[in-house]
Amino acid sequence: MIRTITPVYLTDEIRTIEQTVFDLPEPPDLMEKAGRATAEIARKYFVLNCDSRILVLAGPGNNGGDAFVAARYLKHWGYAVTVIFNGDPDRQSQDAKQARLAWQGGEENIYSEIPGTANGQKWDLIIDGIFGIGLRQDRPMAGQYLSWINTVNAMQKPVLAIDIPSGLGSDDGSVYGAVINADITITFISPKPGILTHYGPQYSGRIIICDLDLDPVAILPPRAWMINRKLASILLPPPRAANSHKGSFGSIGILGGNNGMTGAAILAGRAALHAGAGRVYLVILATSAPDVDIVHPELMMRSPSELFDLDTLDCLVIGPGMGMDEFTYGWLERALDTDLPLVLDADALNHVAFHSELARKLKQREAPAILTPHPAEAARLLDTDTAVIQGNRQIAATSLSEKFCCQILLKGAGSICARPDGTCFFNTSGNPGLSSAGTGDVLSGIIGALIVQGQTPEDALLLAVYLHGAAADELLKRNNGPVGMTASEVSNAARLLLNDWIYKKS
Ligand SMILES: NC(=O)C1=CN([C@@H]2O[C@H](COP(=O)(O)OP(=O)(O)OC[C@H]3O[C@@H](n4cnc5c(N)ncnc54)[C@H](O)[C@@H]3O)[C@@H](O)[C@H]2O)[C@@H](O)CC1
Ligand SMILES: [K+]
Repeated sequence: MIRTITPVYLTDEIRTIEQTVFDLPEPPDLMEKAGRATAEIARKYFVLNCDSRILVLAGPGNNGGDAFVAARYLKHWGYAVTVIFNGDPDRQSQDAKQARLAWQGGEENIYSEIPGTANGQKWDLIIDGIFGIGLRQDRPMAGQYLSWINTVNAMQKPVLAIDIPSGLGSDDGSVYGAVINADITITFISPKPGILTHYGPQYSGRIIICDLDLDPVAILPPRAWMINRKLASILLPPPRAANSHKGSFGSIGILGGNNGMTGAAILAGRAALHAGAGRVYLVILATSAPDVDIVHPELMMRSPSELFDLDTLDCLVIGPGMGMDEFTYGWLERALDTDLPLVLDADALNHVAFHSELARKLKQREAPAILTPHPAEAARLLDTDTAVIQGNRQIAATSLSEKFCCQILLKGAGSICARPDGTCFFNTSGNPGLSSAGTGDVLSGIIGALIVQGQTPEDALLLAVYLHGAAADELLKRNNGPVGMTASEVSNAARLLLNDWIYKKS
């Protein structure tokens, strides 16, 4: 399965792949391929005609070399191309120098500064080849390059970024001084973690992957992959058999909803129904818990001890709105003592963060558990602060997974699923409409519902994360967000989408 999906490589891994290719007896000209592919994307995806003016920003390294090649093709195809380069020609790599000279061979000018708007320049497209994966993070961006980035962003013109928007950390998605705001990023060999998580989704725009005719997986086995529609399709449960019954689709228990937070448990329960669980047992811990959910009377209300006495459960979701008192500590301890697959969310995570004996139990249990922290919860679990988590989300997710021997879902833009073997998956669906209370509860219900229907916890997690984000994307398309998108709507949209996908309606 893993071979058919899109790998994600860190900068060092990309360098290893490139070096392997360079060491071949007849290495392909990767820069020529990268530059040409960039020019083709410019022609295909941006509205250009023979009068179009294209501004190409070439940095001092090989990202700039790609930009020179792209400029050459675009000029050759008849567009008005202006190239800006102010690097030291003597310090360019052989390839980049060659690309610059090939452009100059046409006697074209190279400017050292972006011509001001005062002279009437109007750009139809800007190509960003300032920095790629070679951006140095120990050297604060300053001077001309910082000024170029700020100038381009202020122009608000269509932007195509080469490999990664300049200023974005390719491994961590952090902003180093300033970042080019791209409409499209053409990324080579594989997408970089930095364009998929943290600030990446905000600055990269649409991501187009160009493999430069390489098969990177054959060169270096990946340790990270993208979660996209292709992967989600592979993970879908099969169409339901005609003679199925509720027992065919499993029983899930959900425990949470303490005083003032009953909604969290109800949302998780409703989402589990919408995602297809055969039976949903719900514990609402609040003292004035309702006997029934009037909107979804299908939810079977139980007390905590009744829930643990059930012998039919296939998975337990614990934590949404659970609260942090001694009783909930006890229920979590009991959950950890079961051999059920567990989904731990919200206050269950906080209990684990504050009580080392619970953390120990979690680490030692044999049955699988999935932890779904947002960055602040992840910071508590790793005894650090949120900035450290966000500063390198991939490292945070894999550290958590290693620490607790569990699968981790680190939520936030570009959610990351990490496994104890060090591998991880970057989700590519979702939008800021999900930034509202309750969406995490819905996600935990969906994960549990897919587990009880027979998915492995690993598959259930990947599919649930993608489905949850894709549901939000559907709502966005219909203008039900991002402003005011609600968790309940996400749950409903997830049901529609899941049926669409399984029964191949879209
Ligand atoms: N190596 C290869 O085989 C290929 C590389 N390609 C391109 O090459 C890129 C990587 O090239 P490089 O390794 O040359 O790296 P970059 O072109 O990303 O940047 C390196 C240059 O930028 C300067 N620099 C870095 N950080 C700076 C900072 N904070 N302030 C000021 N200057 C800074 C460095 O001194 C160096 O001159 C990729 O992203 C991709 O676009 C493609 O051509 C495909 C093939
Ligand atoms: K770039």
